[in-house]
Amino acid sequence: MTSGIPTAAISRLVTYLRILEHLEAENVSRTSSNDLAERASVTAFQVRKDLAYFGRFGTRGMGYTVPVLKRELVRVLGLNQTWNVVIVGVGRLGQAIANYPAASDYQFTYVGLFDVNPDLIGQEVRGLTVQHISELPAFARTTRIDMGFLAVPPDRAQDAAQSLADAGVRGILNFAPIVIQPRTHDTDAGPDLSPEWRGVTIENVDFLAGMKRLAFYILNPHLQHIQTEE
Ligand SMILES: NC(=O)c1ccc[n+]([C@@H]2O[C@H](COP(=O)([O-])OP(=O)(O)OC[C@H]3O[C@@H](n4cnc5c(N)ncnc54)[C@H](O)[C@@H]3O)[C@@H](O)[C@H]2O)c1
Repeated sequence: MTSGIPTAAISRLVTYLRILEHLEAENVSRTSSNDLAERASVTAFQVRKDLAYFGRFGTRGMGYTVPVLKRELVRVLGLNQTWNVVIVGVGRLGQAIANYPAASDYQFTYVGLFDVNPDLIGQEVRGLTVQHISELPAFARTTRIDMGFLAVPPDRAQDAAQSLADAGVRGILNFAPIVIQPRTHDTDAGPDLSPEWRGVTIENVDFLAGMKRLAFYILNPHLQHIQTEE
């Protein structure tokens, strides 16, 4: 059902969900594609098209019931299930992420923290004991890990990402400013993804890249650009 859906549509679903959360907090019970479109700075056609990838959520001419559409988007995005997350690299950024409470709004649960610094191993951060990265394989044998957040120095990120793939994670949120290269192996038909990387999604988060893009757009105001997605 979800093949052929543009990545941007998924980003917009996250934006619509955030808008619905705000509407619900303001006790607004109904919305429409026009209203959602205005709040998300997209067209109503775009809203309807994005939602149509996943089903029929509204009533023609009546719009959407906020809690119902919110519940449906939560279901589509998989936010109604528990996601076990490990953080690899528990330095400044890794600790800030571990201490940031919003992840628990949905069922993202930090289950493990991994580092290599002997001063950090054994320390408690938000109720979890930092373990050495060499413990990750054994940890993964007893605890399901769905996602890994990568907050190690750039020159360590590729190896750490491989450790996460070997541990069976299905998604990596990469904060290090490098492009992670999933391991491949040669076959008669050419290079193929190694089995541990099949189906693994990588998302990059880089605020420095955002600052660089901002610098460009500030220098080129005629290209003014307003990002409307996450
Ligand atoms: N995406 C963003 O917006 C953003 C913002 C800030 C920093 N960063 C990046 O995030 C990363 C971390 O930055 P920081 O300031 O927290 O660095 P830091 O030096 O404070 O922390 C990095 C941690 O990684 C640990 N580490 C090193 N090798 C490891 C390995 N193989 N396995 C596990 N842990 C390992 C180190 O011991 C250290 O504790 C860097 O790559 C940095 O460039 C990204």
